[in-house]
Amino acid sequence: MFVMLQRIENQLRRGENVDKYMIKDFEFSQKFKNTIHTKPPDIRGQNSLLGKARRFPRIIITGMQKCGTGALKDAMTRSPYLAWSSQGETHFFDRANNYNQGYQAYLDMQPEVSPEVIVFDKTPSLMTDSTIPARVKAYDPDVKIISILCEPTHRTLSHYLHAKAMMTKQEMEDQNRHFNQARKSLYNSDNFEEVIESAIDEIFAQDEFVRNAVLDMKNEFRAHQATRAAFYRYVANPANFEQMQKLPVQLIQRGLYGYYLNQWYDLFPKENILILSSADMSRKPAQTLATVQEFLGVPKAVDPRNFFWNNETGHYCVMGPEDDEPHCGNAKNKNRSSNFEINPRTKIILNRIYQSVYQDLVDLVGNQLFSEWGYN
Ligand SMILES: Nc1ncnc2c1ncn2[C@@H]1O[C@H](COP(=O)(O)OS(=O)(=O)O)[C@@H](OP(=O)(O)O)[C@H]1O
Repeated sequence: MFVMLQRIENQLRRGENVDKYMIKDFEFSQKFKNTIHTKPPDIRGQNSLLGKARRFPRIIITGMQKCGTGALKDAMTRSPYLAWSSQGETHFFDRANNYNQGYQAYLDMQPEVSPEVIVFDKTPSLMTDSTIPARVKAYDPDVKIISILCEPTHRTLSHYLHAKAMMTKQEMEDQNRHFNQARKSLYNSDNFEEVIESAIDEIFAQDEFVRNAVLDMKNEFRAHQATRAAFYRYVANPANFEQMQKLPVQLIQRGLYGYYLNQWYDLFPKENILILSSADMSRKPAQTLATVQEFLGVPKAVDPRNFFWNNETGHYCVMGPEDDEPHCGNAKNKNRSSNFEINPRTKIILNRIYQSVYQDLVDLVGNQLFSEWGYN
C-alpha cells in the first residue's frame, strides 16, 4: 500500500495525472482478494428450466443512486419480458451477509418466471463500490449492465434528503459521534451546506491547497488537475474506505462517475454496458425504454402508450396492461429534491469538484449524453 501511495505522490509531484488504472488494481487487490466466489453458478442450466422457475438475473442496474433507478425499474417491469426480484433491491453483491451465503441465496431472492422472461437486479449502490465489478464478473462475465446517471451536484442534495429521511435519531447520533466532532449537530441540522463542507474537509484533509482553492470564492478556480488528483488519491486509499461508505463523504464520493465506471469498463465488454441519462428518462421515457429494450434484445413491449405526464411529480407515470393504476413515483414525498435549492456558494463548490473529473466520464461515453450539465 505504501509503495502504491508513494507512486501516486511521485506522479503528483511531477505534475502528471494520477493513473486511475493503477489505483483500481490496487484497491481491488488490497481489500477484496479473498471475497470472491470463483466458481460461477450454472446460469444457463437454471435459466433454461421449463415452466415457472426462479432464474438468475442476466441484467444488473448498478446505479446511480438517486438518479431515477426507481423510475427505470418501474418502466422496465411493465414489459412482460422483464422481471425483477419481488424482494426489491437484493444487495447481494455489496453486503457481506448476503454475498457470503453464495449464489443459491441470490437465486432464492429472484422471482419465479417463465423461460422467456429475463430477470434483472437493481441495486443502486453497486456502481460506486470498487469491490463489485470483479464479483459481478465472477458471477457472469456476459451479464448486461445498465447505469442511469444524473447531474452530480444536484444528486448530492437528493441523496442527502433521502438519507436524512431514512435515518433514525439513533443513527444520526452514531454518525455524529463517528464523524467530525467539531460539528456535533451535523445530522440534526437541516444545513446541507455545512454537511458538504464537512465532507470537503475530510476528502481534502491532506491537500490543503485543493481544499482552499475549491472553497475560495474570490479567485478564479484553476485547480482542476490538482482537485482531480487529490480526490482520486482519497478514494483510492483503503484507509478511507470505511469513511466513504458513510455520510457525509458518500454524498460527494458517489458522484465520481467516470472513476467508478472505468472499473466496470475494464472488466466487461463495452457492448454489455448501457449508460442512460436521467434527464432523458424524465423527458423522453418511451425513447429511453426503446434504447433499453434494444440493448437487452427483448421485443419492444413498452412504448409511448405506457407513459402519462404527471404535473404533481414533474415526471411521467408509467402504466402497463396488468396495472389498475399508473405508477408515479412517490408523489406525496415532501423530501423531493426539486422542492429545495442548493445555495449558490455550495453549488459552485460542488460544480468545481465535478467539473474537475468530468473528462473521465466523457472519455467513456462521449461529450453529448451529459452536455447539458454544463461541465464542458
Ligand atoms: N420518471 C423519472 N425519470 C427520471 N428521474 C426521476 C423520475 N422520477 C423521479 N426521478 C428522480 O429520481 C430520483 C430518485 O432516484 P432513485 O429512484 O434512483 O432513488 S433510489 O436510489 O432508488 O432511492 C428523484 O430524486 P428526488 O426528487 O430527490 O426524490 C428524482 O430526481
